[in-house]
Amino acid sequence: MTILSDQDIRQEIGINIYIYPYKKDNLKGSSYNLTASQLAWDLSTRKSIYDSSQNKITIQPKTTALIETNESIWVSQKISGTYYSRVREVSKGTGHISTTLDPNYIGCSLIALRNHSQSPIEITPETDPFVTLIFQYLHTPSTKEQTRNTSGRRDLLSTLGIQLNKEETEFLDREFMNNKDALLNKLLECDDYKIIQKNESKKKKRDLNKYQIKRKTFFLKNNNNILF
Ligand SMILES: Nc1ccn([C@H]2C[C@H](O)[C@@H](COP(=O)(O)OP(=O)(O)OP(=O)(O)O)O2)c(=O)n1
Repeated sequence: MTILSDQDIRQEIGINIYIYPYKKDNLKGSSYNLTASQLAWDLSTRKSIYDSSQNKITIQPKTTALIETNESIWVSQKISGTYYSRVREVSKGTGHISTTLDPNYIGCSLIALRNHSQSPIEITPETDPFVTLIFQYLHTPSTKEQTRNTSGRRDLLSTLGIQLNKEETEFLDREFMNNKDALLNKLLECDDYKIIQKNESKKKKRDLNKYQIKRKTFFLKNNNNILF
């Protein structure tokens, strides 16, 4: 098992990893930061803790929130992941996160966050990174072709008795949350992904030039050896 660096993640994006929305600022040295969506509930009341008038999620002291990530992710059979806390968040008093992303999972992720502090903790959806995801290469590809888990773990939400409103249902029903090809199409729309593609094709051209120069030098040397 090897952890993917930022270079590895950039190389795998669009091949073995799809992320939408993809933003280069969320890519760290060896992880990718995830932001919250507007879908967030208090675990004990089962009620939404997102305030649309302020565009904020508020986790009250000594409560646990369930928050859907804004990012939808797919990984192939060659990759798995681990969700971790960010020091910025735990330093405010949130509990640690340590859960797993299975090969072949697709969709947003459901993150449970406990506020151990005495003060409310606020998160701005789509802006504040609140969890980080590490990707690992698997030594051999996983044999589990499809995970039976639903995007955003809707299965768990209904078990917990969380009723989704119209907007929440629409958010989770978007095609790219459940369909790998649709997710790739969305990734292709991301400006920061277009930059990766441009840089990759420049790199390929540079590598090809280097190879052709090496080849030419080799033939010239060999021809000279034959002549003299
Ligand atoms: N914080 C997390 C962690 C994982 N997942 C997604 C991605 C994982 O591939 C999938 C399954 O994760 P677990 O195996 O931890 O889930 P369960 O506890 O439900 O176990 P199982 O899948 O064995 O039923 O759920 C998620 O949405 N939010």
